[in-house]
Amino acid sequence: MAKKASKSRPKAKSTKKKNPLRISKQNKIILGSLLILFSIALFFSFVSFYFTWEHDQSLLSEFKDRNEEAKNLLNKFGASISHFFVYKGFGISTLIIPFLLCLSGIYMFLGLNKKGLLNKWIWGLLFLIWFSIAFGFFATESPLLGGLVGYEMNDFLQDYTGKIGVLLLLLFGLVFIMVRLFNLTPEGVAAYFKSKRNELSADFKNTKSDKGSDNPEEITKSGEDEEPVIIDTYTHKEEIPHLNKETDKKELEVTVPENLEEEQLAMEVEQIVEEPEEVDVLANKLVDDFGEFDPTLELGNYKFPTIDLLDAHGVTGGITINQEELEENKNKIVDTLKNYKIGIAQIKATIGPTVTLYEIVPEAGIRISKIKNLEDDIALSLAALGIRIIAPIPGKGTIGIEVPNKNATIVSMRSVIASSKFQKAEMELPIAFGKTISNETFVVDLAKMPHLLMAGATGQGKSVGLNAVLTSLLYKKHPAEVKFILVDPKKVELTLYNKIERHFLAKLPDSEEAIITDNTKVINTLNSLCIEMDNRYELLKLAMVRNLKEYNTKFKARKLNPNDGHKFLPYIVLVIDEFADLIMTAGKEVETPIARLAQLARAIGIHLIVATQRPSVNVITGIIKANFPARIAFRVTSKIDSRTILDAQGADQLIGRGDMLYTQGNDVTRIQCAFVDTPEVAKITEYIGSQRAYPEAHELPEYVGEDSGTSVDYDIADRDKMFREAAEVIVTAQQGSASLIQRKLKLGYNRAGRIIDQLEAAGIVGPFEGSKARQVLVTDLVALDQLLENEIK
Ligand SMILES: Nc1ncnc2c1ncn2[C@@H]1O[C@H](COP(=O)(O)OP(=O)(O)OP(=O)(O)O)[C@@H](O)[C@H]1O
Repeated sequence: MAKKASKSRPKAKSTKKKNPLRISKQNKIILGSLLILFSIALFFSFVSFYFTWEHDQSLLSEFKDRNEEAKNLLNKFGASISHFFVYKGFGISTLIIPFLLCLSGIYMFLGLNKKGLLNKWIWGLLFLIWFSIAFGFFATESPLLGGLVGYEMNDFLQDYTGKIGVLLLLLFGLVFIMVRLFNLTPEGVAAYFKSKRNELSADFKNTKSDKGSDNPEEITKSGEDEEPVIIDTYTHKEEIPHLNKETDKKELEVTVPENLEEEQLAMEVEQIVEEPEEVDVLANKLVDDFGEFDPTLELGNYKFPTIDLLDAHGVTGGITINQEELEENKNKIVDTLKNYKIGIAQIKATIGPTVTLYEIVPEAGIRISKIKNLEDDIALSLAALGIRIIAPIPGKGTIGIEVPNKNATIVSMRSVIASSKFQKAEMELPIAFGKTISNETFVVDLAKMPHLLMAGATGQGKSVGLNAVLTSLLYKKHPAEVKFILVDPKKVELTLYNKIERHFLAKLPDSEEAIITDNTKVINTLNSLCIEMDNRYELLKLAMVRNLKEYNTKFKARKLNPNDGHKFLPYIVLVIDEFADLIMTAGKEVETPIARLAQLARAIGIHLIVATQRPSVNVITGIIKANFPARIAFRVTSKIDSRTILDAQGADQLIGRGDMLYTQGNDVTRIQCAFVDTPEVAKITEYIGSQRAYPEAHELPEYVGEDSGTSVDYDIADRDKMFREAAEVIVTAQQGSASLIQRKLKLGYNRAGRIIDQLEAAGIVGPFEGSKARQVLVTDLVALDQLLENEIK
């Protein structure tokens, strides 16, 4: 055991050494070009050495004398280096060296994977040695072919094995290279010769028949013979089934695809003849004339926030590694497990910003559950909070023990936003949450989640997490592409976003504040969102597309007419901070629309982010949980809470300050949430807020609450604002249905229903008749005018 422990020591050290060895991209380009140029110089020196060596050899000792000049293309440098490598080295096969150097230079220059290169070097050097010995053996008269090394090696080998021995060794080397490098097998060779023989015999027959054609009698015969000869060749080829498959295939591929291509071409021509649809013609013309619709045009000068608005939080280099701490923890883990008679075959550490993952491979025959049960004992022996044991790590045959670092490194929002993973993310709504345990930036697409549930005890980083989400979107999305609805019962957390109201926020038509702090308004907003959802589905149906992305693409291509009610639809992200408070005060009234939105809104670009302090089952009800597959848990106080959020324990063992677990249904990932402080958010919102904005915040559809009408239905003064328009629609159409009002006036179902009740009370439509539309009691608009005027009198 002790042996094993000491064995793993160098491994930990190597992780430390990795960083200084890493070469930056610029340096790689410089080094790469240097290598390429050097290899060219070597090549010219070596080649010209063969023509100039006799003259230059005498000058080698006069290297320092500036008056002396060598004939080598690279003068004395070329003469000396060639003398060393070619004459004293490996002879003509030395030319492999500049080739290998040039290749390495190209790899470095282009930043290619070094694995393949190593292979080439190994083979190159083997060739170098083999050729050198071979030339040394066969061309003893010309020492420049095999070089001194070739000669000496031959001499050495011949002293022990004799000439025949060296010959056999060379032969073995040749076989080895052929088999390993060219995959040559006896069957392959035999098949090759067989096919060659067939080709030859076919050629032979052809020439024979060509010659025979001099004879008038045989002209017809040869014509008849021609085809069978060709068929014969093919049948022969097919008879070489397994061994020479590749050559066969090639020949077959050459013939078959050619025909196919011709056929495909013909088919394409036919397709072109098809008349394009009329809508497409119009759309294409519009696109030709005006270009694609650009939703960002209205705020064409909008500037995305710059990275310098974010703070590095004092973290400049990467993670600092404390070698002693690593060793200490490793020894403690090994010792603790040893006390329980659990031997470890291997141990490996991955250092993350807040925790270090020790991956262990237990010795054969040890039960995983035994290690899992020792969680508390290991935590005790390491004297640390937040130990989490993952047994086994999914997808790996190891057991993970996560141990918090003594000095956690803050993951700044700046570093994750600047990461190429986030910058290059081709996602609809990319969110950079932070960094994983292996220090990789963790970016996910909110559009794919499609809703997110966040929970964690107070002070563990929820608000910072919400800010990280919002900041990510602000850095990636134009105001035309995404709108936020912010619900903040605590009234302090999200107020900063007020500044970007007219850029990024959406609100109800009559409300003054865009950020909702009042619980009753939340209910209206949620219902309004449900109307928006219904409206969007209606638009999607008309456009015959399945989701928002397709809809917007079609709209941008000008295939949807704005006169039919089509418009560019931004994503809507609803953020609710402190959901527990809301559900306690409003109960079913919020649960129902939230569940409805969560179930249906994914396709039409409405996404919910719900955060709560209290992850108990009466807050995160079954129906909500079922519709929020993506969940984040910050530190919670009990195992039960952890189970409620994640369906697994672990969140109770986090260390707080943004340490979080993320799951999207299957495995749980531990992430250190990126830290974005309030002053940073203030700077970003200030930056955006100071730019030209839309005249108003994005308007949500109107929703009139259930209780605002019922008792006043019969009171003329309290009739719905749209009462008159609705009456006119009904009378004109002579059809008393709520859905007609809904459609024509773009109202929600509840409101249209209430207007119908008011119309009934006014005597304009008859009573409810089950599935049939109500009877319209007023015949035309003139009669309607009269009726309403009489009412006022
Ligand atoms: N990702 C992080 N990195 C470093 N420190 C953090 C991180 N997240 C939070 N913290 C620290 O924890 C403190 C509390 O965070 P935050 O305000 O987000 O907690 P909260 O869960 O929203 O609490 P509450 O529910 O009471 O509002 C922050 O002021 C900060 O010092």
